[in-house]
Amino acid sequence: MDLNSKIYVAGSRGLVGSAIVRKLKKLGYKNILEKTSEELDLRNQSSVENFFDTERPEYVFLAAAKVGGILANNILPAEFIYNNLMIEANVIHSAHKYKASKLLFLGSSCIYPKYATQPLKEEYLLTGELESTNEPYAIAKIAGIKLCQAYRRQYGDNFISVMPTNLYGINDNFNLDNSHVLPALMRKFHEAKLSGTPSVSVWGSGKPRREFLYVEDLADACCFLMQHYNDGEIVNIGTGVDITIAELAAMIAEITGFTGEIIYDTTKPDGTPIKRLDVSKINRLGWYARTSLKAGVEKTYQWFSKEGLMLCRRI
Ligand SMILES: NC(=O)C1=CN([C@@H]2O[C@H](COP(=O)(O)OP(=O)(O)OC[C@H]3O[C@@H](n4cnc5c(N)ncnc54)[C@H](OP(=O)(O)O)[C@@H]3O)[C@@H](O)[C@H]2O)C=CC1
Ligand SMILES: C[C@H]1O[C@H](OP(=O)(O)OP(=O)(O)OC[C@H]2O[C@@H](n3cnc4c(=O)[nH]c(N)nc43)[C@H](O)[C@@H]2O)[C@@H](O)[C@@H](O)C1=O
Repeated sequence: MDLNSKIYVAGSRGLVGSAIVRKLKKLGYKNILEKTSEELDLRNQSSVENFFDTERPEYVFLAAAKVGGILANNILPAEFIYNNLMIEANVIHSAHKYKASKLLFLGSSCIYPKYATQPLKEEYLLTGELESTNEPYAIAKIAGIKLCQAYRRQYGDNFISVMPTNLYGINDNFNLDNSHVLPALMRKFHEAKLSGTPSVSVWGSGKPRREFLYVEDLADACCFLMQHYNDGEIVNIGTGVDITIAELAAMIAEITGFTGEIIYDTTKPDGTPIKRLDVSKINRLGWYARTSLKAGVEKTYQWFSKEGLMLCRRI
């Protein structure tokens, strides 16, 4: 990519896409294409083809997807598999047809088997059964990886796939019906503190372990890999450090200033018992996460408690 390359960031209003745009602008890239889902529905093949035909982007970050937390995945399986398969197939095929130089596809750590050995190495893909709460989404993400690999093998397209761990940061989804755990707990503790509510409900047992990466670090990794990685094999992006949901809840309660009781709602699913990425491959390539979980949560809370509550579309 040079500073005048035409770069399309699909999903640029979302958590990941908006962080990639911020990072690209900071690095000096000047020609960035952005479209909301209202302007361009990526599930629609002819709209996507017309867009690529007209704009001819040279580089594509595919960060548009139907995304949600454990409950949304569990109750909307058809939307999660259909929307993601359509978006991936349309964007990847158009990037091929209209000769994009390179495409980066965002997968997810949920593509790995539910009971895989930890930490999760890239080669564990398709070696076991998936977690049931998000299997349709994971299958769509695996299809995205395979699309990139197939277009590389048959046509020589430089399409790469990255597998981030659980993410958080500015522009996250704070809607309690479909958000991930970290923004959900931030909002619950913040509102309970303001209203003086004595207790907050945390879903599941509090025992599952998750790894969290600050989205600014993820955007940095995506730009790094777009510049330096040209192989079809997937690459994990994370910190390599995990904590329990109970530990995360305690940390967020402290940062938000909530001093009440934390109650575990075991009628809600735990999901995968443990998900921690092996990040030795990306580390060997020369990239490391920089932001500690505490620092990232503090920065996110600073944003959420001031601008976020007013600016955030997904509350
Ligand atoms: N958040 C996380 O913890 C993780 C995310 N990822 C991956 O990162 C990528 C981005 O996720 P994230 O930023 O969190 O998700 P968000 O929900 O924050 O953003 C997704 C974006 O996709 C766009 N989008 C959704 N449907 C369509 C559509 N039909 N047509 C056009 N655009 C559409 C939305 O556009 P608009 O706003 O205009 O409606 C939205 O901006 C996804 O591929 C996800 O799988 C991977 C691991 C963890
Ligand atoms: C990124 C990843 O995200 C999803 O998987 P997940 O890691 O299970 O996501 P989650 O953040 O929603 O939950 C993590 C843990 O936290 C617990 N938990 C507690 N309290 C709340 C709570 O209030 N909200 C939520 N959502 N979870 C809560 C919850 O019960 C679970 O044990 C995938 O579907 C898939 O989309 C994917 O790829």
